[in-house]
Amino acid sequence: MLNYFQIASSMIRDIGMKPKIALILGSGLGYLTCEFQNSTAVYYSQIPGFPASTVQGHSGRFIFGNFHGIPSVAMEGRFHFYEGHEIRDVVSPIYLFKEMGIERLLITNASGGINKTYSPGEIVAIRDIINLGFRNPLRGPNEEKFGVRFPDMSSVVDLEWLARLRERLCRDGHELKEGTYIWTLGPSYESPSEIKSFEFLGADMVGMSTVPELIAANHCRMKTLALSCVTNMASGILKEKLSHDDVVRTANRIRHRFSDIVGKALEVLKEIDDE
Ligand SMILES: O=P(O)(O)O[C@H]1O[C@H](CO)[C@@H](O)[C@H]1O
Ligand SMILES: Nc1nc2[nH]cnc2c(=O)[nH]1
Repeated sequence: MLNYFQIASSMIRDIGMKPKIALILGSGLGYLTCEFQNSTAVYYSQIPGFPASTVQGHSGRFIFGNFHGIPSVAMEGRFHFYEGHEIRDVVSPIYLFKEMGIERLLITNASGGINKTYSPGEIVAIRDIINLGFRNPLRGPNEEKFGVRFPDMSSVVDLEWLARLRERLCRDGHELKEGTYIWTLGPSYESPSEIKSFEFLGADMVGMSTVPELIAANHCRMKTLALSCVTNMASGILKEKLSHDDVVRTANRIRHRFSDIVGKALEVLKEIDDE
């Protein structure tokens, strides 16, 4: 296993800042780092033993900087199981963030909408998850310093942060929907019959990431918010073919709205932390 403590300490020393929040930016959503001030990039390839990012729309680096006045670190590119990584490596950034002393995590992703009240381009908050990948990143010896062997999973996101963001958006006349995200291993998209069965299981969105990250973040008690950009309706709903190019294009199209919601998520966080 990587020595997260050693890597985290040397990154913080070299960069000269201690982030308070970490962001994981999903497919096509990496543009948020353009808003970072005084930023420094660290490529995953510069970190010995760290996995490499291979997906289009995921550039494979950490960006450190000030974001809405908060010292932050963002991942431009996450690790997916379908890339061939071990499940423990998929969540290695979470434990690295924890060792940097970070307690807040904002996860973002692109997903397919199963819930027919959603529409492409909409941003939905993840309220719960279904681990259909049946891989658990906590498999193997438990690192007691991070968390317990059998973590409770009754709420994988921070309900206070979510409620405050919902209230904030509501004040501005916007509704923030909440839904259940189901994880498939990918990399193929789903068949229409699979989507019908996921709907029956209670899923609102489908994607190939996020669930392992939420399990690991919950394990080490990070307070997490997860925002999903519904880039397309899931297979079979609109009778159109799915492509990753379209996913990235839609994520780019909603840039302003996404940036606005993330900005408000950080504003309410500052209010919560100041109280
Ligand atoms: O979840 P993110 O990384 O945003 O990416 C989503 O988009 C890709 C498929 O288009 C898959 O990797 C899926 O998980
Ligand atoms: N599995 C899956 N991942 C996605 N990422 C973006 N859209 C989709 C989708 O429809 N299915």
